[in-house]
Amino acid sequence: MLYSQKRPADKRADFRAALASGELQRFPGAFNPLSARLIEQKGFDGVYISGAVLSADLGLPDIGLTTLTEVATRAKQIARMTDLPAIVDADTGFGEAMNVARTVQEMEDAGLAGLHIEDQVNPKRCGHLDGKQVVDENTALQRVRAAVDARRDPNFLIMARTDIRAVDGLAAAVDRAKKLVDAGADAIFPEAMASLDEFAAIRAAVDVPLLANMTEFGKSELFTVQQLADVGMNLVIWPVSLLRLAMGAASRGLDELENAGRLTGLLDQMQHRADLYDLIDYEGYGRFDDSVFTFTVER
Ligand SMILES: C[C@](O)(C(=O)O)[C@H](CC(=O)O)C(=O)O
Ligand SMILES: [Mg+2]
Repeated sequence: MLYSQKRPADKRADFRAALASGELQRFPGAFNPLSARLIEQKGFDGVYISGAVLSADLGLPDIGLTTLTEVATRAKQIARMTDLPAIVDADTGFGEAMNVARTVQEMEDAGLAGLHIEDQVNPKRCGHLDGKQVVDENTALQRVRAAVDARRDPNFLIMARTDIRAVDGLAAAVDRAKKLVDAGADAIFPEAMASLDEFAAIRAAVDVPLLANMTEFGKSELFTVQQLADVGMNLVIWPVSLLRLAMGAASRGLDELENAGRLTGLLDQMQHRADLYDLIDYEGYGRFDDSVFTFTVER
């Protein structure tokens, strides 16, 4: 009922232990607080909060137009809805190194378990688009150092994402991953890897947790959880998948409404009211009412 009863510090500690377990952690992307609750109900390991989803939700392209305030506010609404750890896409950190430091503290205060900061130039673009540019090594490392220095909870995960593979190739990605770990990154997100072998190459180069991005319609083949576990990945995200599925269903619903004038033909594809009420724990609110508002007054 209401929000997660689990303290952010405990979510972070449990998340660190899960990463250390060697079991691949599965983090589907939530597109709103309710879908975070569904991800938890379905038994996944955590919630990913996607920058592309938050920008699309505002009807904006994923080119760095969202503000720290918008992202931190929405990330808090999503993270507090689940006992699972939630990690957020912090793009390039919303400015220079000092801005990265503020971003980390805002996301910690929002109850996140961690974030990733990428080495693209500003304005960034979706990691699966062509024409990306990355910042020089010093700037990339400065962002990570600022993030690590700024956090208050040592369990708050600072993940460094590098987009350099698309710009300078795999060898550059291996080299930058090593440098980012040396700068203090707790984990690495090698963006837009082209094959399992490329994931394996990063795996062989660094000894921190690695994230695999299984986003649709991009540059990465969509490997299975088992394939990614077999090459030593520690975390896998499907960042935009639930939004894509929801919008696809909404589009089909509007077509049905246009063509049939009602939606009775799609009822079996809808989330039933009972399932929605279960997900939101209406019963819990009912118990609360009984305990607080249903009382007798002695005369
Ligand atoms: C992971 C990502 O950064 C995101 O914002 O979710 C995107 C996902 C996408 O655009 O499909 C990315 O890979 O750049
Ligand atoms: Mg993103």
